[in-house]
Parts: sequence; C-alpha cells; structure tokens
Amino acid sequence: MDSIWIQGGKRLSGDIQISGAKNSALTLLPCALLTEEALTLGNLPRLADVDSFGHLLNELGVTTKVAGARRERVSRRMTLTADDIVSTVAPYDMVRKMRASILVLGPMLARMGESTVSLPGGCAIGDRPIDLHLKALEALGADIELAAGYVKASAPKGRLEGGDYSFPVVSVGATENALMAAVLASGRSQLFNAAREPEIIDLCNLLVAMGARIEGIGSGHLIIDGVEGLHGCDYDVMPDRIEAGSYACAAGITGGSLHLVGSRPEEMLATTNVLAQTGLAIEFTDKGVRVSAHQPLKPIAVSTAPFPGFATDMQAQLMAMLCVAEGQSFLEETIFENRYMHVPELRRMGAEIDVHGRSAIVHGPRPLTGAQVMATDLRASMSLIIAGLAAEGETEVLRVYHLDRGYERLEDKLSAVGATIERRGGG
Ligand SMILES: CC(=O)N[C@H]1[C@@H](OP(=O)(O)OP(=O)(O)OC[C@H]2O[C@@H](n3ccc(=O)[nH]c3=O)[C@H](O)[C@@H]2O)O[C@H](CO)[C@@H](O)[C@@H]1O
Ligand SMILES: C=C(OP(=O)(O)O)C(=O)O
Repeated sequence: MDSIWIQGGKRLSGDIQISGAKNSALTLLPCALLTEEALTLGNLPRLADVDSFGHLLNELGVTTKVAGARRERVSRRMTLTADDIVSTVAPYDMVRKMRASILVLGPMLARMGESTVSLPGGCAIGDRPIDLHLKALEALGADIELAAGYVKASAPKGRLEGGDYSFPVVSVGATENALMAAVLASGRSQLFNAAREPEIIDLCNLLVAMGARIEGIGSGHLIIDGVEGLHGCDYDVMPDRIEAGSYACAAGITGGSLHLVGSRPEEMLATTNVLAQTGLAIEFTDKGVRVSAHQPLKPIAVSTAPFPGFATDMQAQLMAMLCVAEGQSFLEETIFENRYMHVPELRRMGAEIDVHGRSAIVHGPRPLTGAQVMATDLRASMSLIIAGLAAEGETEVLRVYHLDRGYERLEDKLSAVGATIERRGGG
C-alpha cells in the first residue's frame, strides 16, 4: 500500500489549481439516472470516489464514457447515459466502499418507481444514519421497507406524488436525495430547513439545466414542481471549497502564501473568515483566493455548523494549523460525534490537544516533529499532511487511500509550490 512521505519545514509559495468538488461530483453523477438522454459532466475530479460512483452506475446499466486518456490523473469529462437501466439494486459491496452510494436511492425511485439500496452502516466519523433520507422520500409518497440490510423504496402508483417535508436537522445528503426524487414527482414538493451548502446549489443548477423546476435555490426552503421528464445537458462541477481550504491551512502552517486558483470567494467565506481571525491575509483575486501568512498565527474559537457556518470537513485541517498558533484555541464539532480521530496522531507529532466530548482545546504553539502516522478518514489524513509540512524532519502518512478519495494529485500540487513530498509504494 502506498504512503505519502514529507520532509517538513518548507515555506509554500505559488499557485495551486483547485479541482472539481468531490461532494458536488458525488451528487451530480446520480442525476444521470433521471434521464434517458446523455449527461456530460466536466471538471470531474480524478478521485477514487468518483471512479467508485462510476462503477456503481455501470452496475445499474448506465454507460460512462470518459474523454481524454484514462491514465491522466487530471480532471476529466464524463458522458453518462442511462437509456437502459438494467438493475435498481445498489449492492452492499459497493455501498460499503462509498457512503455516497445512498444518493442513487432518490433518482432511481423517481425514474423507475422503485429502488433498493444497501444500508450504508456507520463509518469512522460517526453513526451517520439515513432516517431523514427515508422520511423525506416517504413524504413525497414513497413506501419504504427495511429488510436484510437493504432499504427498498417504491412509488405506489409507479410515480412519486410530491409532498412537503421539514428536516429536523440539516442534512446535505437527505436534501440531495429528496431533491433528485422530487423533480420527477407528479406534483409540488416543498423542503423546509433544507441544506444550503454550495454543493446543493450546484445540484439545483444542474437539475434546472436538465429541465427541472426549482424555486428558492440557495435558501432553506426549496419548492420543486415535478416535471414529466428531464433531458440531458453539459455541466461543469463546481470547484472544491474543502480542497481549497485545506491548502489554505497548508499556507498558514508553513508561513507561506498560496494562490488557490479557480476557488470561488463567495463559497469560501465560512473558511476565509475563520482563517482571517488567525491573522492570515486573505485576498480575493480575479482567479480565486490568495492566502498569505505575514505574522505568527493567533489562536481562535470555532464551532462547526451547516453552511453558511464553518464546515465540519475543514475542522481537522484547521486544528492541525492551530497547533502552531500563539496560544489556546477552542474547537467544537457539532455535526459528527467522532470526528477527532486525527488528535492522537497529531499528539504523536508533538501537538498538545485535549478533547472533552465534542470540544477540543489546542495548546499552541508546539513545535511539531515528523513521525509515521495514519488516520482512519479523509480529512484526518489531510490534517496529518498539513502537520507534516511544518514538522521538523520526516513524516510518513500511511493509508493513502483515504486521501485518494478526496484530493486530486495531492503530492504533485504540493511539490509544485515548494513542499518536499512524494508518494512511495509499499508503505
Ligand atoms: C458526499 C458528501 O457530500 N458528504 C458530505 C455530507 O455528508 P452527509 O450528507 O452524509 O452528511 P449530513 O449533512 O447528512 O449529516 C449531518 C448530520 O445529520 C445526521 N443525519 C444525516 C442524515 C440522516 O438521515 N439522519 C441524520 O441524523 C448525521 O449523522 C450528521 O450528524 O455532508 C457532511 C456535512 O456537511 C459532510 O461532512 C460530508 O463531507
Ligand atoms: C466526510 C466526507 O465525505 P463522505 O461523506 O464522502 O464520507 C468528507 O468529504 O470529509
């Protein structure tokens, strides 16, 4: 298994091209199920999760054609055609590898009148139930049965009717499933307390481009008037605000300056506002966002929250950066119950961090030293990369497959801005 090796202590400087967003790609891909016509998605990041989603869709009968050489590890265009859906079952073997597989449930139910998807189960960062996905689909008229580890959803008259649902807590995935189901229902649906993440806006924009009728885009109240059918289109995945935020933390911890080319300032505000409080200089340019460290970092207090709050997907990377800030920082994780898996590994690199339930105190500044480390999830792994970039000596991050789920060409991008980093086989 590969590992990532870093010789720390290099100041990062230069441009980093931000890739298409993983979390957007994973909800745009299942939209192919909503139409017989071809859907072409551009700026798709070259990531393990995108490949896995493609394989899942292939299993259901969707053909996928990738433009350009398959070997190239860069963003690509994929044309997906679901003119002959051969199966409505997403098997356990695929769903367990990638939780986002649950996002085929809504669109397949809407198009085919039935859909059977393995229950995803928990994962490293928490229980992650799907009860809200199911309740929202029931509100649109679906019958739901749970048996043998699978959820079987069906539309009694072959087509969903539409309906209203108010989410008791904000859920990105449940909002996405409900949206993709409601667009083909026979009537009007309203979603209250819907997620407002930029990835939801990206999904709405694609659905509208396919012929859907959605009002309230960007708000927590979405009104969807179902249509008879959707058509294909050509659409580009939005830039990855979490990838951009992760590299911003890499600039901060190394005292460097990075221009995050292609990132969109308006989607980055939750992150850039927090980074500005640490003393980082933030500049919105015509190409993206430039983040520069001109002074020692200041400690801060931050809670994660649904958009427009500070994203849980940025918490681990921010924590790594705060290990070198001049004083005590306070973090609170409000979204997932077990999202501090990076803490024991950061401690092994010299960090001093106390965790009390959902709160963490980061005692800075502490000199970080290189070590062999591993993490059990994507963002935890990235926090170790960020710590390794500032640590004295060598860091080896094991279980690189977590990083490959969410960071396209990580080592190429970081070495191009001055890091000494490489991927090694057999780690
Ligand atoms: C592929 C993708 O886009 N993943 C993102 C998505 O995950 P995901 O869509 O799984 O996360 P949710 O927004 O649904 O989860 C938010 C909270 O709601 C809870 N919940 C969710 C659904 C449900 O049916 N019942 C329930 O209780 C979850 O356990 C969690 O505590 O949003 C998360 C929160 O921004 C991000 O960390 C993930 O990177
Ligand atoms: C938790 C994440 O992703 P997923 O929902 O795909 O596990 C993430 O991107 O940080």
